[in-house]
Formats: sequence, C-alpha cells, structure tokens
Amino acid sequence: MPQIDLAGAGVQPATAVAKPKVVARDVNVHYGEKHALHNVSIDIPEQAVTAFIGPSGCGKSTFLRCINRMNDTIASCRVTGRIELDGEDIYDRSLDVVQLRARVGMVFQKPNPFPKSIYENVAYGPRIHGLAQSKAELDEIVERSLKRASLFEEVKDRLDAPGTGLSGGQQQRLCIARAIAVSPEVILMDEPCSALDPIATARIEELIDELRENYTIVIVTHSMQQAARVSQRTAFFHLGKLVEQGPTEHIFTTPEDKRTQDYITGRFG
Ligand SMILES: Nc1ncnc2c1ncn2[C@@H]1O[C@H](COP(=O)(O)OP(=O)(O)OP(=O)(O)O)[C@@H](O)[C@H]1O
Repeated sequence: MPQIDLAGAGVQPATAVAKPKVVARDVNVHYGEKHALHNVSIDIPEQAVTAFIGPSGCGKSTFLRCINRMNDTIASCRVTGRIELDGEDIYDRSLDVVQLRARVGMVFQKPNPFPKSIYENVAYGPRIHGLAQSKAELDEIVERSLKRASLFEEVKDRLDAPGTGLSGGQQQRLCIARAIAVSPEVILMDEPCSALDPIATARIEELIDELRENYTIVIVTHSMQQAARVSQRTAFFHLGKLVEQGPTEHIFTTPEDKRTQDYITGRFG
C-alpha cells in the first residue's frame, strides 16, 4: 500500500483559521438532475494555502468554481447556500460578477495564455479594469506581475513574443502573472501542475508558497504529496460531500474519518 512520506513531503505547520477570507455554508450544487455537491460548509483562511483533495468526480472543481461563480457559465448548474467573501454574499443579485472575478482569480489545469504577446497577456486585465492611468504605469504592473510570478528574468528581452511560444511551465507562470496583474485577493488553482513536468511543478509549488504571503490560495490537486508540500489546510471531498477538513498536518497524520484515512493511504482513489 503506498504510504506518504510526510517528512520528505515537508508537511507545513498548522495554522488556525484566524480570519476567514471565504466562508461557505450549506452549499449544494446540481447539474440538471445530478446532485453534485451536498451541504458543503468551510472557512478558508487568508494568507494561507487550502488544498482540496479527493477521488475523481467527488466535486472538488465544482466547489472551487462556486467561489468565483464560474459555474454561472454552465447552463444546467444551480448553486444554493451561501458563500461570503470578506462577509459579503457573492451570490447577491446586486454583485458585479466581473468585479468578483477580478477579486477572485483563477488558474486552470492546462496553461491557457491568450494568443497574444507575453506583455499583452498580462496587460489585458489591468487595462480592461482601468488599473493603469498611463503606459508607464501599465508597464510597471506588467513587470511587477511577471516578477511576482517568477518569470520576468526569463522573458524580459522578449515581451513582444507570443505567450504561446513559452514552455508549459513558463506558460503556467504567465497565467499566474495574468491572474496577479489585477490584484486579486484570492487565487483559485485547479490542478495547476497536472500538465507540467516535475521541474516546472517544483517551480510552481515554490511560487505558491511565496504567493501565500499576499493572497488567499485554494488549490485542487490529485497529488497528496503536493497538498502536503504546499498547503496549510486540507479539505477532503468524497462523493460530493466535504468529509473532513483541518490543518494539513492533522489530515495527513491523524484523520478522523475512515474515508479520509483510506484515501490518503491509497486504498481508493
Ligand atoms: N458541466 C457539468 N455538467 C454535468 N455534470 C457535471 C459537470 N461538471 C461536473 N459534473 C459532475 O459533477 C461531479 C463532480 O465533478 P467535478 O469535476 O467537480 O469533480 P472533481 O472532484 O473535480 O473531479 P476530477 O478530480 O476528476 O477533476 C461529477 O459527477 C461530474 O461528472
């Protein structure tokens, strides 16, 4: 039976949910007749990484997409319950979804740069949100975002080259720079390393660790080693239910539910 080498994986120390950034209560999601998520309640702390783990189809991505209302784009999808960002109901009718998605950015499984230059990939969001008053200011935002995404040194001499011409790992860092450029508060990452090789994965994991100082990060991952390495809190989903959540160290060493125990020890998944 595969065991996780927690020492090798460098389990992060526990952090208490001091001030939750995102609070979800009794969230249910249906796709047409299919009841995909059942009564999910969770507090997601700021300046920390929260990992969602669980077997394929358990609802991790569905719940992640609730946090910036990406599920609104799926016609059959119905979300009930309450999700708050800094105490504000994000499903309130008066809420501007475009503004919400600027505050809650997303990085997808497959790097998806726009078919534009490296510069334009990063400049696009700040431009449409009116975050720069001048070209110089926009240049500064682009440079700062690329630096924070740990990509600037590699691309500074070819900002006009197409973003799609970068390696997979560089493209994913470009997508992270694009997400950061609009100064989000929360970054949602849906299996951000699944298309990357181990070296590119290590770069992204380091980056996630650095970014947590300034952002609230939620990551969906199939890799328990990755969850152990990058997160301070872990939530385990199974068959559309949030079975167990808590400090990562606790979930991986002394889980309370047998389903969590079975999953982390590789008995199913
Ligand atoms: N657009 C959709 N329309 C209908 N059903 C969907 C849709 N998206 C997801 N589902 C269903 O909802 C359930 C949860 O799917 P979801 O993608 O959230 O799981 P997941 O845990 O992220 O899976 P994976 O790890 O394989 O990505 C699954 O049964 C899935 O088939």
